Amino acid sequence: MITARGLVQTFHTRVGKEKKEVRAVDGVDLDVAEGEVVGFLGPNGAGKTTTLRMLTTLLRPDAGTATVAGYDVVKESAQVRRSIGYVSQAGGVSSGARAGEEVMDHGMLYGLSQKQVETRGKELFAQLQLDGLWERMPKNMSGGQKRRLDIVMGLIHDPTLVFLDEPTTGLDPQARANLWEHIARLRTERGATVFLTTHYLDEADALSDRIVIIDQGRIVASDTSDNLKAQVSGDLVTLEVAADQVSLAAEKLGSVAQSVEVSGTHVSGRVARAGRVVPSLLREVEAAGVALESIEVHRPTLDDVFLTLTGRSLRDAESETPADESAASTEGANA
Ligand SMILES: Nc1ncnc2c1ncn2[C@@H]1O[C@H](COP(=O)(O)OP(=O)(O)OP(=O)(O)O)[C@@H](O)[C@H]1O
Repeated sequence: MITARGLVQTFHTRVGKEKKEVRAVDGVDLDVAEGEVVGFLGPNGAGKTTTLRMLTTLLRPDAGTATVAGYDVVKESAQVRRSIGYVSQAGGVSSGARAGEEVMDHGMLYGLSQKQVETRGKELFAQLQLDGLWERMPKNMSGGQKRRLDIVMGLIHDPTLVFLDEPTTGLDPQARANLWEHIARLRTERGATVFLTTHYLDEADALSDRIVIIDQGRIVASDTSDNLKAQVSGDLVTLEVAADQVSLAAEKLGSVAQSVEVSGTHVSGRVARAGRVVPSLLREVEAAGVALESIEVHRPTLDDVFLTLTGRSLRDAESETPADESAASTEGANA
């Protein structure tokens, strides 16, 4: 459904008198199969939106090629646009019209008849729990309702490939969970392929068949969440024992874990797959006469994965975004 090779996008900006070049996307390759839900994860400024804008034909790549739904994003941009749904980060609903009118206009832009748009629009309103809001002005809707209305707009022409740019940013936890259900249903009920950007680790984890991680314009990993976690971090096993048994427990854990840390009466270490290692570890510990107070196993998070791959945690990477970037003016971007 999506194939990209060597995508590059460079922005020329100016901060005061100084000219600056930002290579926002630096040689990105992507392959997304039909029916896949792919989470495109990375810190602020990593290049997620810029990649998405190239794939949705809103930005012409400086280098590289991409086909989306079988069409070339540069040479066949009109066909690409007709084949995809795109829900941008900012949301698309901005005029003073009523929600239903916005949907009607949007659907008719795709060449659907008034009747078709109305039928489909009302069906989507029901599916996305917007019943009764057809006549409501978007500015009088809650954040979650507005975001779901954005999704109605993105789906009005029944695309089989949907791009969602940070669909839940700014929503409260309940509205996020609610939207997650709707996104998951896009695939199960409509068979859609979904490509979504996010910098929420739990969101990528909950929704995606596969996670592609981008950092500083480059893809640093692409795999299922479980495989990523298993490859780079391992599960954290923590044993709590009596003070005089700490070194014995550390020795036993050290025989199966990569490195062992001791903190008071807690001994911790990472193992590749805890489910396979812990039963025999427990037998060993017991045979050595160590009385366990407690044992805890933590699956690694995607943040652990990011840390292992880049040497920084996602949170640190987010706070590295230069503060003066918002003051930068754009030159020569080919949007
Ligand atoms: N129009 C533009 N002009 C200049 N620089 C830009 C422009 N758009 C993006 N950038 C820069 O390109 C880099 C990548 O930005 P992009 O918006 O693609 O990141 P992102 O991963 O989507 O971030 P976020 O999670 O904050 O949306 C950043 O350094 C950003 O400041």
